[in-house]
Amino acid sequence: MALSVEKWVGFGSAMAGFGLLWSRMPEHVHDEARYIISSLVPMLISYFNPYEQISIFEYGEERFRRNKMFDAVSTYLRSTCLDAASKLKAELGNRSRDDDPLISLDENQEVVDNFDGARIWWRLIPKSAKQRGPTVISFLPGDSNEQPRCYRLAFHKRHRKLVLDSYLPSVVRQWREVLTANRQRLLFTNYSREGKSYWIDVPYNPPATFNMIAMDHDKKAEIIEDLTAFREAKEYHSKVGKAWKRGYLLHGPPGTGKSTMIGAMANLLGYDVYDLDLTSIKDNAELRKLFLDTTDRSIIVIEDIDAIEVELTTNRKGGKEASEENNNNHQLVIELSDKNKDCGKVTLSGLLGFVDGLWSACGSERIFVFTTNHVDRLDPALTRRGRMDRHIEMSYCRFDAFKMLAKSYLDITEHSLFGEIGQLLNEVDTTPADVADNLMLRGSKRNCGEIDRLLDEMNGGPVDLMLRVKRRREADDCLAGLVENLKKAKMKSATPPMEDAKEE
Ligand SMILES: Nc1ncnc2c1ncn2[C@@H]1O[C@H](COP(=O)(O)OP(=O)(O)OP(=O)(O)O)[C@@H](O)[C@H]1O
Ligand SMILES: [Mg+2]
Repeated sequence: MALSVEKWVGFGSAMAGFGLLWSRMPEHVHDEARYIISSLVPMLISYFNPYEQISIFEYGEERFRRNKMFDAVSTYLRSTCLDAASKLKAELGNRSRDDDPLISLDENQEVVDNFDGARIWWRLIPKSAKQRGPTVISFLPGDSNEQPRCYRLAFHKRHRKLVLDSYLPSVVRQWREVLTANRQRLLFTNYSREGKSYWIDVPYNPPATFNMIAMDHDKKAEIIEDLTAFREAKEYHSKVGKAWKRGYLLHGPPGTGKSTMIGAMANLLGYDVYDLDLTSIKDNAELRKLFLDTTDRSIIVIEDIDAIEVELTTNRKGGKEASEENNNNHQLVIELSDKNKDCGKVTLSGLLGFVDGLWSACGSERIFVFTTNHVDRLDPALTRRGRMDRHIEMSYCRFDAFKMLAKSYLDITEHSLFGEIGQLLNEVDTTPADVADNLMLRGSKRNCGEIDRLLDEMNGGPVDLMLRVKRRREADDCLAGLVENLKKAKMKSATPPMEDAKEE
């Protein structure tokens, strides 16, 4: 049967050539005859050729955007039609969670699928293959000779409606199901090659969860509620006519858990993370391309946006004057590297276009997170209310946050030193990162509670008891060390700067 499809496709081409010949008939052929013959040719083609084809290209024109339908077909064929294929391909991609290679159809290998009594022939046509055949419906047409790879499916024309209305939607549906079932979260970062920007991804399993984040309890509960409400709010957004996206500005001193919070957000929502490095992007057009290449259900992160602003102030075109002028019209120009000095620029307005401008409506279920150590240094255009839906301050470690860290790191909820530590934390500004560093058990990666549990499983005994006491002592040491460091920090903050300089 496969042969007969090919035969018909060949026949179609011959007829098409025939039609072309007729269209260039000598002038003396009567116009009327010319008209009749030219309109007869397509009818003859469709009369003789009972098959139709659909091409599904890997990329659209100029490879601007990957065609998700192509991915859907790859996944679908992998799960349903590989058994009948004799030419397969094996890859070990960085998306594979384990050592299993990813098996897929090799190029030009034909497979047959059955759907509701219809037979459908699939073939992966390699790059640069020219389109041929009588009736081609292309999802992403491109007439250049350098065509990207494409899947081509052929079917009897009486099944056209079935294929378009039921079969292809079911391919997409199955693809989504497989994606959900085998979902490996990914961390993307952008890089630039020959002036073009691309995303590269690695598997992403951030260890942090909201349970581990030390911060004000109510504030944390509010953030969790906000995120979960956002995830469920598809209908609400379409009802009020708003793009389904949300912006968070995380600000606070270094080491207060901003990056950790992004990991916890990704864990909570199950989204991929796109870590956008603005400094390697040539201009707004590249930024737009990268943005369009992000997937739905993702968190787009720009870390340390204040550092980029420092670059803005030092490198901005035209020095201070230009910078002031630029500040006024929100066209801050980021000169990204010497190489791009003359032509490359990403503007703040370009960036904001994706956050809440025209382009923000492309794609849905996206969260933007900007982090900064100096919220006061940011351009007001970026921080104004409404642009970033929530401003979250990650602050120094106080007693509540400390208790969460003590629970995570040492698995203890009370200790004789807690009172003193609480007092000191009120007087000294210290970051959760510093406190966490003090609470790390040096001898073992395991916390006391976990060790206790392991020892319990071993049924106790004098050696176990000794070990248990040893671990407890380590916890005591951690807390005593923390008290000492906090006292030192307190003394340092109390010392006048002059004295400080003398000491140094
Ligand atoms: N609020 C917190 N809760 C729990 N752990 C924290 C918290 N803040 C910091 N840490 C610990 O300190 C480490 C550094 O934190 P993180 O990288 O998230 O800080 P940051 O605010 O992003 O800092 P920077 O501004 O320098 O990027 C983390 O690995 C985490 O273990
Ligand atoms: Mg960080």
